[in-house]
Amino acid sequence: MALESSEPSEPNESNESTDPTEPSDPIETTQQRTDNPLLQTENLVKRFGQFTATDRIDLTIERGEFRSVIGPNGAGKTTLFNLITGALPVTEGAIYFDGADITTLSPSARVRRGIGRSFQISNVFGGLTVRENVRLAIQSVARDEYTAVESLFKPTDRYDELNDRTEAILDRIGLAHVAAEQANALAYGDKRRLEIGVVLATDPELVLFDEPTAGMSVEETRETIDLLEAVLVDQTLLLIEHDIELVMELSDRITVLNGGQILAEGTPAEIAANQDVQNAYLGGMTE
Ligand SMILES: Nc1ncnc2c1ncn2[C@@H]1O[C@H](COP(=O)(O)OP(=O)(O)OP(=O)(O)O)[C@@H](O)[C@H]1O
Repeated sequence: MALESSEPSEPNESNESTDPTEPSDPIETTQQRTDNPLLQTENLVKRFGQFTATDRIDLTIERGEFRSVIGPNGAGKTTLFNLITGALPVTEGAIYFDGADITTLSPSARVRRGIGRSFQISNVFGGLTVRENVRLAIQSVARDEYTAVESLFKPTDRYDELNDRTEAILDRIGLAHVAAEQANALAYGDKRRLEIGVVLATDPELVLFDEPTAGMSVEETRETIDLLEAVLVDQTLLLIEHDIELVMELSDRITVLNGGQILAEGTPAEIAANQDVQNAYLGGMTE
């Protein structure tokens, strides 16, 4: 992904509020949406100089949905993800998550609100144990759940709770038996499990996966997707995936991007039958 290496301009951290009832957060109090989708983008535009990478994207993701985003190379898929996670600042438009305008929140504030992004193996600390990786990810978001006074007077309770949550995630991803092993000593499939565990540890409501199966064999791809489906049952999933067969099989709905715009949106059957999609994408385009 070319974009991952580009240096994101950090959006304004000052919009962050650690207390959702805090009245000084104008976004929470003044721009609630009336409908109830989990994620909504409105007229989302990203320009790099004169070039428009995403062009007036209106995307609505319902709770519990499995949505895939497809499109030819350069269609704007990764850019769209980077806007949603806050890795890139938007040029125009707005992003709403769980009813609140998050357009200018920092990436870490978005993680704390419940937007998780798949971490590639480089984001798993190879020198730490499996357990330490999961625990670290939990701690990265858990600090907001405790006031300073609580952590001062109840260190043991907090410690126990973090440990319980760590063990629960290790169970859920099936790595309890290798919890004390170093992450870089894990077998390939177990590394993938740990990556998913690290995402899960941030307790996301929405998880974005940007080509989680890139470079995998057919068998590894299948195993990874089965695992995602088995572990992330309570989450809403947004997936960029080039394997069309897989996308057709898994998705509730599919969004097709082309040239930075939404070309089509619908169920797998609707997308498969869409002539525009066939012409622009499923036809001659190669990935
Ligand atoms: N930092 C940047 N500066 C300038 N142009 C960029 C930058 N990042 C992306 N682009 C351009 O924006 C367009 C969309 O790129 P993006 O990576 O979002 O596409 P994509 O659909 O994810 O493609 P792929 O399938 O190849 O990953 C491309 O033409 C790309 O060259």
